[in-house]
Amino acid sequence: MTVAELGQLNLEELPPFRGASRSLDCFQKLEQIGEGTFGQVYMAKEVMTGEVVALKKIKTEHSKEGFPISAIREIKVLKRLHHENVVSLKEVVISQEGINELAATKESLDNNKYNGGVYLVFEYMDHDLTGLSDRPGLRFTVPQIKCYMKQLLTGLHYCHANEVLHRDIKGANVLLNNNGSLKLADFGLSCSSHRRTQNFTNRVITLPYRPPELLLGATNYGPAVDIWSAGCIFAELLHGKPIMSGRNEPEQLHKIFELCGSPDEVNWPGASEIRWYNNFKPARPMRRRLREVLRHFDSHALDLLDKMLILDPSKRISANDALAAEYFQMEPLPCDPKSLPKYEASHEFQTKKKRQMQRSNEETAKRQNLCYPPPHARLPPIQHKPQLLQEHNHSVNNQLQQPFPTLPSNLYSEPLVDVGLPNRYHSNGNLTPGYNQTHGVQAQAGVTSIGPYPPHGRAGSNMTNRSTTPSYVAGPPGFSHRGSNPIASNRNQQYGWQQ
Ligand SMILES: Nc1ncnc2c1ncn2[C@@H]1O[C@H](COP(=O)(O)OP(=O)(O)OP(=O)(O)O)[C@@H](O)[C@H]1O
Repeated sequence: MTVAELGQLNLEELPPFRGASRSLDCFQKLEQIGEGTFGQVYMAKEVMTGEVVALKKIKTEHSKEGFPISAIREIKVLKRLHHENVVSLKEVVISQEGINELAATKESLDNNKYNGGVYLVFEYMDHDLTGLSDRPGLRFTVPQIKCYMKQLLTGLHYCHANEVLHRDIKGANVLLNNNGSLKLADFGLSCSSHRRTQNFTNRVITLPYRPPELLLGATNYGPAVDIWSAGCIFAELLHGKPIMSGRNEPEQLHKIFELCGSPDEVNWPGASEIRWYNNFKPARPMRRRLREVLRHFDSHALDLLDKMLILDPSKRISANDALAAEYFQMEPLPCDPKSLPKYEASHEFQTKKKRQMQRSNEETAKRQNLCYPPPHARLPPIQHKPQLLQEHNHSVNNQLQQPFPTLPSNLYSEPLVDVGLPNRYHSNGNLTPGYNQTHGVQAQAGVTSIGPYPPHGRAGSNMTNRSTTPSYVAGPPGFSHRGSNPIASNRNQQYGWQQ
């Protein structure tokens, strides 16, 4: 089998160019449901059958590399993977202009200058995990979390058994449907775990889900990278917010060290030989505090999480072993996917848009209040000018002293332990009955200071975060404090981490 080089369109390998490829006209776009680095995603209907599908448009217009390698990867990998927990790629279609272009000039294709619209047609999934989790008032029960985690790990085990590393596991790439099925999606960064020469890029996986070995510069890694990301999702499901979300690589590593301890030759033999180990070595060793910080989790959940978030990738639990963990055998058992509730469609793109609109409405309202303070209803303004002025000043001061407008409590840009738990969790901080009821005390207080994280409010979280960044020696070459990851930073912007 010939493998496409970077930027080369390997036509033999691609279904769309096999001549029999159908036109985009076979589908009717209904609405946009996703916007990623590599293209827009639409909900669409197949005209003939009425079947609802997801269409992912591959961005080629501004791509320097011609037909994007990520799309080639995704098509190649998904042609090979067929599993109930991996999204199914049904076909690839081309816009009519694309078909004309292909018919007109074979030469332009060989030069990899194909510019027509290419769409990947996927089975439609009602939600992604980030979008669904963001629904106000939504609470996942323990059996639901177990059911989702079981499917996530089953999908990962299948990929790993087929020598595929996903390399971008995060909530937005975990799709769910109203039949309770969970499927892994977005294989644009995936790679084969059994390449003869392992010299992978370490600039993969969205920052809050990126494991320490990649942040320390490892280029030889394996399935354990996906397990770390899955562990972060697990903790997020249990806690309601990402547990470690730094805005840049040094901050992310610091958050990992705070929770999981700093690496040394005892807890991670060979760590000191990783490329940037010395650049990120904290001034003082930090001890592992995961079990202490997350002590409000159920003990079996904590046991499993502890094994998924181990610093040393060679000691990290495999997907298969995780599936055999006591957590999944103990009552309450994972629920039957079919019994999961059905929700109105929720994708991260839409919830993010709603949130942006809410924020801009609130800002407009705030600006209007500042410009036009409401005059005292009972006093004619002209007679009470001094008093009005006083009122105005008072009003402005009040406005400035007000906390920022209330936003959905589970915003991804916010660190885990700054504020109370999001509203989809019970107010005592425990997820559901069956979870340890005695450890919700800190969460009850609303503002928490669990573990190493200082207590601070929403509005000042960024500043406070900065002050907690440790005194690292200089970062590694190519690491900047903002947006240093050419692949991931682009993706991270969707969360507002690296803007
Ligand atoms: N099969 C599908 N059914 C429903 N929604 C989907 C489907 N595939 C993708 N989406 C939605 O579109 C979003 C973006 O899709 P995807 O991650 O595949 O695109 P991308 O360009 O690779 O994005 P990113 O830059 O985040 O990696 C997903 O988070 C999801 O909400």
